Amino acid sequence: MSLLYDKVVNIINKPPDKRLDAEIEQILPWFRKRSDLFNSLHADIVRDIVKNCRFEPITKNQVIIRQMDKGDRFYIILSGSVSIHINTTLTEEEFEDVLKTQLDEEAHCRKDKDRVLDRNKYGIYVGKIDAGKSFGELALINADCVRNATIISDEPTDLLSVDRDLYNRSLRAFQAQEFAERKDFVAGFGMFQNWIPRYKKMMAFSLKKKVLKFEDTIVKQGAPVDGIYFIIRGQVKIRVDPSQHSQQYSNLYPLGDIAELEKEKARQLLRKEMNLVSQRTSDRRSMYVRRAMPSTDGAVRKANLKPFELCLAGAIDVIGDLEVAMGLSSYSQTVVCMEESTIYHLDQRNYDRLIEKRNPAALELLRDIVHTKLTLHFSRLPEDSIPLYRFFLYQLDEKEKDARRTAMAPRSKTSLGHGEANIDNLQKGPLVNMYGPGSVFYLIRKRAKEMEARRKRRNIIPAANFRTGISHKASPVTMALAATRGIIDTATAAAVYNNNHAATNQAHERGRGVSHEHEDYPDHGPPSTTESMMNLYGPPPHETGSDQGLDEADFINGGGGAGWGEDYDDEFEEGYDWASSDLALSQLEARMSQWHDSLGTTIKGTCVVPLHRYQVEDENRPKPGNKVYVKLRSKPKNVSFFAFQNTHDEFSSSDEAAPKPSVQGSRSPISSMRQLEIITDTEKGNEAMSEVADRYPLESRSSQRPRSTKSEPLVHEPHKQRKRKQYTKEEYLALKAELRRRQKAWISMLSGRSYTIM
Ligand SMILES: Nc1ncnc2c1ncn2[C@@H]1O[C@@H]2COP(=O)(O)O[C@H]2[C@H]1O
Repeated sequence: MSLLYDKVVNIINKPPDKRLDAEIEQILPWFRKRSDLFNSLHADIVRDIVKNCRFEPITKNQVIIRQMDKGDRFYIILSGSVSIHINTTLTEEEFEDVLKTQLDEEAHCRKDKDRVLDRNKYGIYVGKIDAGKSFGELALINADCVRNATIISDEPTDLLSVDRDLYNRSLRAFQAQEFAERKDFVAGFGMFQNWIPRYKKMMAFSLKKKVLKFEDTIVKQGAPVDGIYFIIRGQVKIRVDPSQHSQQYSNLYPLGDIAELEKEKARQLLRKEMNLVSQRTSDRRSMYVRRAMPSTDGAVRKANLKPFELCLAGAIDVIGDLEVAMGLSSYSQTVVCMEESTIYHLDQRNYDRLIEKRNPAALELLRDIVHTKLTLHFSRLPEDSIPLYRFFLYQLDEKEKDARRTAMAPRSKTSLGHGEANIDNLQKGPLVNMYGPGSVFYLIRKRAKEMEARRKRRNIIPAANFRTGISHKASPVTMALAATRGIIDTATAAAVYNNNHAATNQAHERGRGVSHEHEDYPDHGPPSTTESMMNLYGPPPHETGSDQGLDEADFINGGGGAGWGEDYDDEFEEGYDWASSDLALSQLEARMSQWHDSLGTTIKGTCVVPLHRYQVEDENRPKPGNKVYVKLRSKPKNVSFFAFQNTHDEFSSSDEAAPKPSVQGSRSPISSMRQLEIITDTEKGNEAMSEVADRYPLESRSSQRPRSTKSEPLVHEPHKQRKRKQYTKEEYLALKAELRRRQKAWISMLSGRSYTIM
């Protein structure tokens, strides 16, 4: 021991009131130099401690603090060292028994000087506290006053002890704040985030704060690994000497050729997928040692493997993580402070105890941190600058890939445990995109639309149809489907169909494209998701094979080609007028022709005047008015009902006069005018007629003979026809009756109005 140390021991061995202020001033620098704690405290506090502390010389293997005891003293080691032992499973109930065995052991040791204390009875060894350091603060800071570890001297040790009063007035505030900072750090550091509170507390107990000065070394390359360091404040510089790595980690060298390793890994994967027998391990080993890193030979290697500054690190960075994560025995880099820095040190024992053993997930997190760091390093460094680190990066990459593959690999059915169900093939909920981006949301929206449409329909379906659920507005296809499925009888279907002048076949009408709304789902409810998808993408091919599928698909898709649906559906528009429809007029023409033919006495070259097809939007169309004036011929006797060879119209022979599907708007305006003049004259009729005449100043018209002011006869005698047919009275009466009948039929079509037949 040095003289100064002896002087220190002499002074503090005296009772406090005998210690002179001058003496204390003399030894104060020694305390400040000796202990980090004293160094960080205010001089007055150090003075107070030195004046009022107690000197305690301890023999080897002496229990200074016992776990679970109540404590009221704090210790600073002046010389010697102590060990920390913790029994992590010790409970209050067990304490009595454990205490008894410990006391027995200590008694035996006192009796038998050669006997070595069995430290296993005090829990596991978690670390050593050297001279200048302190212990025993936790019982004084925490309210329970319980000792959290057992402290046993490893050698004869001189302690400076501080009682509770002195501690409270000198050190408590300082140490309590430091402890609170440690707890805060543990609570806020991601690595400890999911730890249970007890382990967090243990971590806070175990971290040792260090304040380092500029150019102080935190770890030195080649030094044995002693846990990890968390940088709390300041900046450090990391230096690496890659050329040392091969000697430091001879067990890892030569490193594998990464390119070869990657190829082999790919081969193995392929083999595994093809169920081939894996390559023999010996082959892999030979490949592994075949060659060192591709660029680690010759001049290039020498040039690259020089010591260099890897990077700077700052607050919340971890030092030693690479070593613990990759299981290295010595530090692979040197870390030096660039400025005064504060760090927390988690020594190796506590690291093993709290992370490796109790929280291996944190180790995975550390590996992730290391992985990210190495990736960043090699994003700016040449790949062969630090072969060892590049090799570790490859290993971590592979590990991550394997983890991803395992996570993605479907669980085999055979590996299902009891009560487990194979859910791999199930629909994974609405967020799984079945048919492309947006389709799920489309489906949700569509379903809402369909529900709304159904609700509206329910409101408009007349009560009588609730039984069948078929609307009067049902499309012909729907009605036909309903009839074929026996939901309604065919007659009802036909009746609904025939009476449905305003039938809406929106699906068809909108279509030729995609139908977005169904009118009715009389027998199978609203479309399912699949049906809805069919709407989007058309029916699946197998379904179109069946009649029903075809019909429905046609309906849904608006009908692909010509057919029943197309012929009729076009006519069933909103506001459709059956009486003036092309079909009705064609039928009328047919019946007129039939009647004409049935006369048998038709003059050669005569034909039935084709009826005009009014366009819905035709402004000249006579609107149903209050009165209909029907002008009869003044000399009906001479009327030849069936006309002439109409040189001006498109029909030139009786053969051509046969009814055929007419094309709207293709009729001669002249013939239209004729029909108009003879049959109806509404209030606006005359005006309309003149408009029609104005609208059709056609050559065909001008080529006709000039229009007389008199009404045109319904049936004209051909010019060439010299001999007129003379009707008998009976024939005339028959014609008159027929005309009346037609007038009545026309009137009945304009039902709901009052008409005066002239
Ligand atoms: N990991 C640790 N857990 C608990 N106490 C520790 C640990 N490391 C060192 N010690 C010290 O051991 C002392 C035991 O008594 P205290 O609980 O009063 O204070 C404790 C700390 O000062």
